[in-house]
Amino acid sequence: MVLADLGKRINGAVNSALSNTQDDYATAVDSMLKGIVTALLEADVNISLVSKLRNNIKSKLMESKGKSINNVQTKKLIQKTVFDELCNLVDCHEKEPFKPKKKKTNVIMFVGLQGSGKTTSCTKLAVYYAKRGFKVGLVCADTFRAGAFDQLKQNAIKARIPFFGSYTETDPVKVAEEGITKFKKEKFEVIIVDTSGRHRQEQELFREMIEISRVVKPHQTIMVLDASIGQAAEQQSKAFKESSDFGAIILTKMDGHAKGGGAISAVAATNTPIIFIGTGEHIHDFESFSPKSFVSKLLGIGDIESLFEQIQTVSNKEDTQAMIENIQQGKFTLADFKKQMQTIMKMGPLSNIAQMIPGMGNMMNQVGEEETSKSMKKMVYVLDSMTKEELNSDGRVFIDQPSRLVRVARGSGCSVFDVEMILMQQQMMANMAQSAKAAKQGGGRGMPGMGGMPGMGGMPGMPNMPGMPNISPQMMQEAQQQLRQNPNMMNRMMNMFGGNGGGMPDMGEMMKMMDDPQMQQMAKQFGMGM
Ligand SMILES: Nc1nc2c(ncn2[C@@H]2O[C@H](COP(=O)(O)OP(=O)(O)OP(=O)(O)O)[C@@H](O)[C@H]2O)c(=O)[nH]1
Repeated sequence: MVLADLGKRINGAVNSALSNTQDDYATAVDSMLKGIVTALLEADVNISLVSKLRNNIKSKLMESKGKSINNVQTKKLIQKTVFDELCNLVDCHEKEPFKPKKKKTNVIMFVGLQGSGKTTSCTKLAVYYAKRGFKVGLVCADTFRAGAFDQLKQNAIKARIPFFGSYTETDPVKVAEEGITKFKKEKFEVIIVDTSGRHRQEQELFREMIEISRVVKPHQTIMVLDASIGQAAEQQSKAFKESSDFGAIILTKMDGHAKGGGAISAVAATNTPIIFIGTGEHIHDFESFSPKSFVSKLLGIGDIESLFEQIQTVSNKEDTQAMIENIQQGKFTLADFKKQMQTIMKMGPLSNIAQMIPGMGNMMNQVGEEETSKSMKKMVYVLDSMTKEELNSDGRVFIDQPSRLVRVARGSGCSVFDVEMILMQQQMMANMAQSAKAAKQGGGRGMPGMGGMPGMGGMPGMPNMPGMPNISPQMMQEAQQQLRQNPNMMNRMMNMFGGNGGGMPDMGEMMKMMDDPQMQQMAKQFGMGM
C-alpha cells in the first residue's frame, strides 16, 4: 500500500483537530499542523516545501477565524484546506502531458539510471496502451547491459506485446532505428523504446540518449525514477533534464517506501509532470498519477476517477458505457456498483483497487488482502440478491420498504447490516459522481466525495469523514449492534446523503446527527472524528 502510514498520520492529525472541543481554534490548528508537518518530514518531503504548506494552511484557516461560520463549516474548511494544500504539494502545475493519437505513429522513449525500473515500466506502459486499443510494440535499445534484451523479451512475451531487439548488434542507435522502421512499416501506433542505463549519471549515457533521440524522434521522452531515493529525486531529475528534454516522469517502487512522498513532491517542484507511478513488480502494479487521485488515496477517501479509468481498462466497451453515462450525469446506481464490484474482482492486485473505494483501503491495511477479498465477495452476493428494479435504483427503495433489506440479506446469506453498509458505500460513490460532475461544471478542484457548495468547492460525502479510516471487523460488529438498537439511524444517514438530490449532504440533518450521542459513538468507532 502506497504511503499508508503517512496518510494515516495526516488523517489522525486532522481528525484530532476536528474532534478537539477543548482547545481554542488557533491552538487546535497549530496542533494539527504539527502532526502534519512531522508526518511529511518523516516521509522525506523537503523542509521548505513543508514549511510553505504549513504557512498556506495556517493563513487560510486563520482568515476564516473572524468570519461567522458554524462548527460544521469550520470542519469542512479544515478538511478542504488540508486536502488542497496536499494536492498543491504534489502538483507540478504543468500543462497536460502528451497523449498518443490513434491511427498515427507515436514514439515514446524511456530514459533513466540502471535499475530504476525502466524495462519493467516500458512493459507496463505498453500493456496500459494495448488495453486501450492501441497497437503497441517494444524496442530494446539497451545494448549496454548483458541480458537486457532477454529481460524485455520475457516481459513482452508474458504481456503479449510484439518486441524488437538484437543479440548481435552493439550499437543502440542502430537497433533503435531498425526497430522504429519495422514497427512503422507494420502500422504500429505506439512504439516504446527502452534505452540503457548506467549506475551513475555519466556523460557517456547522456550522449547515447541524445543520439538515440535524434534517430527515433520521440513524441514523448519519459524519465524513470526510483522513488526510494526520496528528495534526491529532484537533483537526478534536473541532471537528466539538462541533457535530454524529457516531458514526463514515471516514479517506480512507490510500494512500501516511506520516502515516496519526498520523491513526488521533489519532482513536482521541478515542474515536470509525473504521469504514472509503479507500485510493484507485477505488470498491473501501475497507476496513472494525478495529484487529486493520489491525495484521495493517501487519505483513504477513495478515488472514483481512477477506479473508472481502471474499469475501462479491463472491461469491454458495452459493459461500461451505461455506467460511464450515468457517472457523467452525476448518477451511480446499485447496478453500477455491482458491475464495478464484478470488474474489480478481475482487476488483479486487490491492494491497488481497494484504495479507490471509500473505506476499503483502510480495511485492507487493517485486516489484510484475504479478509478484504472476502468482504468484496460478500458485496457481490448481496448485489446478486437484488432485483433489477432495486439495482437500477439509487437505493432509496430500501428505505421506503425496509422489508427489502431483510429479503436481500436472507437471499445472500449476509446480515441486514452488511446490506446497509453496501448501501452506504454506494451512496458515497454516488456522492462522488455528483461532485465529479459539479467539479467539471464549475471547473474547480472539488474534493472527492464533495458536492458543490458555493465558495468552498464542495462538501464531503460523509460528515467530517475523510474516508472511513480504521474499520476493523470488531468495529463493524459493534457498529452493527448499535444500528440494531437504533434502526432509525441508517434511515437518517441515507436521507442525509440522498435526500437533497445528492452532492451536498443535508446540513440541518447533519447538525442534528452530530448532537446524537449514539451517532457520535459510532462515528468515533469508525474514526470519523465527529
Ligand atoms: N517493488 C517494485 N519493484 C519494481 C518496480 N518497478 C521495477 N521494479 C523492480 O526493479 C528492478 C529493476 O527493474 P528494471 O526494469 O530491470 O530496471 P531498468 O531500469 O530497466 O534497469 P536496466 O535495464 O539495468 O537499466 C527489477 O527487479 C524490477 O522488478 C516497482 O514499481 N516496485
